[in-house]
Formats: sequence, C-alpha cells, structure tokens
Amino acid sequence: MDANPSATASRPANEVLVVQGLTVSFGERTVLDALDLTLQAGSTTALIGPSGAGKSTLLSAILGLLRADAGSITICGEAMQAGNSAATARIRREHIGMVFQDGYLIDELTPVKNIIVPALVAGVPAADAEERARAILAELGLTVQERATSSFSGGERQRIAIARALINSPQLLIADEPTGSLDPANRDRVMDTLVALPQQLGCAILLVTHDPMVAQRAGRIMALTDGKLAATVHQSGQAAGR
Ligand SMILES: Nc1ncnc2c1ncn2[C@@H]1O[C@H](COP(=O)(O)OP(=O)(O)OP(=O)(O)O)[C@@H](O)[C@H]1O
Repeated sequence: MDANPSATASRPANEVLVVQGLTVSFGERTVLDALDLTLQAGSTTALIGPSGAGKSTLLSAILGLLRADAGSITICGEAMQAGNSAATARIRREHIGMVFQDGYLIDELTPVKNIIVPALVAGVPAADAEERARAILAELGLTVQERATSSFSGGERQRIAIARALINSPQLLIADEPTGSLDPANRDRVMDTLVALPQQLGCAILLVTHDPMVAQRAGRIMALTDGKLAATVHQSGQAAGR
C-alpha cells in the first residue's frame, strides 16, 4: 500500500476562503461571472471596483445571504450554502467576523457590552466573554472606561466594532467600507489596527473600499470589473499578486 492518508486532506490548512466559478445574475445582467478568489490565513486583500461592480453581491454570497447561479464557496474547508439553515448560521458564527461602515454599535451600552453580543449568541458565559472583550480591547490599544459607546469618537467606535467582530476568533474578517465615515487621522488609526490583525491572529481580511489610500494598505488589491477579479499593481510598482 503506498497510499498516503495525508494526501487526501481536503485543503491546504492556510486557505481560509476559496471561491470557485462563482456566477450571479440578476435578470439579463451577469454581475459575477465565474469568479475565483482564494484568501490565505494571515493575508489582507482589498476589494475595489466601481459602484455597481458587484462587491456587495460577492460579500452577500460569501456570507450565505444570496444564492449563486453557479460555483462554490468554501470557508475553512466547509461548503457555504445560501439560506437560513442552521449550518449556514453556524459557519458564519464560527468562522466569520464582520465590520461595517457605521459600526452598528448599540449607543447606550458600554463598549464591552457591545463587544460581547456575538459571544453571548454563541453561548459563551457572560463573565468569560467580558474577560475576552477586555483582552481584545487591550490588544487593539484601546483603553475604554465603562461609559456609553455613544460618547466615544468615530475612530474609537470603529475599533470597538473591530473588537466585536473578533470576539468569536473568526478566521475570516470581512470589512465593508470600515473607514468610510472617518476623517483621515481616524481612518489611518483604524487601518493600522486592521492590517496588523492577520499577523497577530492568523486570520484573513477581505476589505471592501472605495478609498485608494485604504486599499494601498492591503497586501494585495483585487479589482472587480465585468464580473471578474484581477490583481492590480501597488503604487510601489509591485504586483499585488493573486
Ligand atoms: N437583488 C437584486 N436584484 C437586482 N439587481 C441587483 C440586486 N442586487 C444588486 N443588484 C444589481 O447588481 C449590481 C451590483 O450591485 P452591488 O451592490 O453588488 O455593487 P457594488 O459594487 O457593491 O456597488 P457600490 O460600490 O455602489 O456599493 C448593481 O447593478 C445592482 O443594481
């Protein structure tokens, strides 16, 4: 017998997201056209493209919120099926963290109470979740007092939103215009925090942005046009790679 059991392993351990042949059409219009994308652990990828190119459509498909016409999405070795099934919800909960433009924090709660919400949903005891929330805030360099989240600055709030996205230790962090509502100083601070995470935590980041300054901070930039992704070239002249 020369069969090597390890050769049957289903995926390279460092592949967090594998999108293959993803096709999504709305009526006559094919928005995603046999699109491929692979994200490795420890990487940051910026997704750019003109308005209407299909960036949100791609994120929705990755999150299992939209049924594709063809293709497959695999997250940490698990097939993501669109729909409201318990399996889809579990994959999302266990593997994915989301950061949105406006944070979607609950103003009246303290940062720690905001951050622990996804952990409580996942069944983590409140005391354990709070301890972890404080540890993440410390890792992100944010000292927070026990006051309402509404009293924090935009940049601080966005870092609180990042902490909330990290509470369940996701392997895939999706950030949809995370700096869209921030001034340049806060934008840079939030990006400092985000781009450090793949090295600190081993996760992969997929970052959707219209801001070239933000995209430049990623290890690679993928442009979505005509339903396909293509690597663009960093200002330094280095190819961003696939
Ligand atoms: N449910 C839907 N039904 C019909 N058309 C849709 C639907 N969802 C999206 N579209 C269309 O698909 C195209 C891609 O939309 P999408 O929101 O993915 O673009 P985007 O790149 O995220 O744009 P933006 O940068 O403006 O957010 C657009 O033309 C949009 O109108």
